[in-house]
Amino acid sequence: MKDIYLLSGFLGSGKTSLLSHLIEQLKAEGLKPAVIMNELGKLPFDSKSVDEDVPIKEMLEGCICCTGAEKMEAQLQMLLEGEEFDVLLIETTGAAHPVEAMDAVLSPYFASRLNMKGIITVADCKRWIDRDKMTPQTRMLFMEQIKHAHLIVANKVDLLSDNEIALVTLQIQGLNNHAPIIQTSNAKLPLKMITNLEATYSSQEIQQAAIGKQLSLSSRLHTFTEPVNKDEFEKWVKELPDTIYRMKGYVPLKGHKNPFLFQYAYGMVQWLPEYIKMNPQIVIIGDQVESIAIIGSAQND
Ligand SMILES: Nc1nc2c(ncn2[C@@H]2O[C@H](COP(=O)(O)OP(=O)(O)OP(=O)(O)O)[C@@H](O)[C@H]2O)c(=O)[nH]1
Repeated sequence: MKDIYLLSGFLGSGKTSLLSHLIEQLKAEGLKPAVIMNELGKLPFDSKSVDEDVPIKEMLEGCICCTGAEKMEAQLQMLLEGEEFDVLLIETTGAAHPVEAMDAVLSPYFASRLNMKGIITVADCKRWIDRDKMTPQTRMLFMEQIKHAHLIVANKVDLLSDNEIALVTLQIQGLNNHAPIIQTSNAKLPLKMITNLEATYSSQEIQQAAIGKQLSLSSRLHTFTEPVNKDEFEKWVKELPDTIYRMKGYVPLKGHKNPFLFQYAYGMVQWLPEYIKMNPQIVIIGDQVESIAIIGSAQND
């Protein structure tokens, strides 16, 4: 399993600075990082800040969350087949919504090979103070990136007074009380702050997670042991809480030879027949995915 971290945060908040700093520390630990960079526009500008010996893939056209799920799958495939690495750092564009970005990365094809460790959001503290100057839409995105983070890097504290730092930290914590907040200048985050993040559940961890931890956004891989009835499955989907944002994968349906490709987003279900027998697995993305009971499972999973 390779660990993946998603670096999120608004335009200019310090994501590339964080990326360089993490790469430096990973290498010092003897680990091999790889990078996927998603830039809006076509110039691979930031990739110059990554050392030449680090495998890097760039997604230059479009935001991963809008157009890029397939491109992301292709890049992940190329990295997994063609490069040796231990840890993958994915820098998203400042315009990416964290749920959508996580969705693009979590393909059922790679679910058993990649371990999503978490979303690290770089919050520009200076911009936070001036957030009333943003348009409502932009401000909403800025907030969402903080709300869904597993770790918040409160960056650019060198531009703030002590009182301002205390106030911003308190306000950010009010928006997301699950995630630790680390105050930084130039996104100098110690590596040890990210290594124990967890945002993926395998079936063995479900019971333990339900008792021990309360995470926000996370993913879960479920393997079906037997076919399910389509109507009953759709009824189960309809009754899921609103905090289940996305599901995708292959569902074995009673009366059909091969599992169907299943997609769920924004309350809509889509089915497509498959002509080859894919693994009967789905990826579920949402808040507290560990606590939902899955149809057709003996126990919780
Ligand atoms: N004063 C100050 N400047 C910072 C800090 N962190 C980053 N910067 C500067 O802010 C600018 C943007 O930093 P990047 O690391 O490129 O930010 P980014 O989030 O990758 O930017 P985009 O890729 O455009 O979204 C650069 O000029 C950095 O030198 C900080 O803590 N304090």
